Amino acid sequence: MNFFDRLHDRIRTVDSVVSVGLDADRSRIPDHLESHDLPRWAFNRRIIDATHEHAAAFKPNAAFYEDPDGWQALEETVAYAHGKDVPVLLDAKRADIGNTTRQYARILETVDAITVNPYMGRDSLQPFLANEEAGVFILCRTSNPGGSDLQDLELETGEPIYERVAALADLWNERDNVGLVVGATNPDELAEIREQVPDLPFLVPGVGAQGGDAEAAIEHGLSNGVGLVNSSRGIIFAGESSGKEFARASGQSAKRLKERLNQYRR
Ligand SMILES: O=c1ccn([C@@H]2O[C@H](COP(=O)(O)O)[C@@H](O)[C@H]2O)c(=O)[nH]1
Repeated sequence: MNFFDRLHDRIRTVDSVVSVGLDADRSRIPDHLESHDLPRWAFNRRIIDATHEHAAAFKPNAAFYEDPDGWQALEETVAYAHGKDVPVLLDAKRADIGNTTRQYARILETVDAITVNPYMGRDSLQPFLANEEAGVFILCRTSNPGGSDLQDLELETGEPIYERVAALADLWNERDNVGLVVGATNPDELAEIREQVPDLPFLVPGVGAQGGDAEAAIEHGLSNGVGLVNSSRGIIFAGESSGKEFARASGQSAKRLKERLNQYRR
């Protein structure tokens, strides 16, 4: 089954488009988990237990796992999320020459979807795009302040680069497995891009800690009800100062975000 069909089913099951970002920052994990062999896995397991009933997907960011213990923690995390029937989207922003991307694309044997960078062009993404089962979210208009440095530059046609990326992504979507990453901190661009590519689901990061626009994320992020609105720190570190209560706080935060977003979905 195609990733977006599976995501559609998951969204219906939990009545939620919340993506819970598992950015397990070692420096912020509660002290009492540090004695575990794999503190990030111990942390994620508790977060997953507390949030899965509100999660359409879990989105670990690879940056928080790129060391030997980290990869092990990530593997355990993915298997545990799958055990709860929640798809996992690895935010890795990958792409390279084809020979290298073929190696990157092996990760799709483990996770359900990935974020990729369009900067090197279609061939750099082909091994991901060729995978019919997996979701491929292409960075289009990112949520960070510097996203405008390149993505807003106008081509000679007058269109900004992010619009060209959206148009190319639409072309590359031959297997109905492509989505776009568009930040909630850019509501005007979200609206424009949605108008341009009505059929592509978006991953919308930037609500929560980055202060993005949750209403715009729902209004423009979903295509036929399918899409993801991500919050990472705002959920997993919601109870940072409350020691063993951290997981319960994360569950409450995920539920609050789900309910807030659902007001706009109705
Ligand atoms: O444009 C983008 C693309 C990716 N991200 C990632 O999403 C999460 C956001 O974390 P918060 O704690 O909710 O701010 C993080 O993994 C980013 O690397 C993004 O923010 N913007």
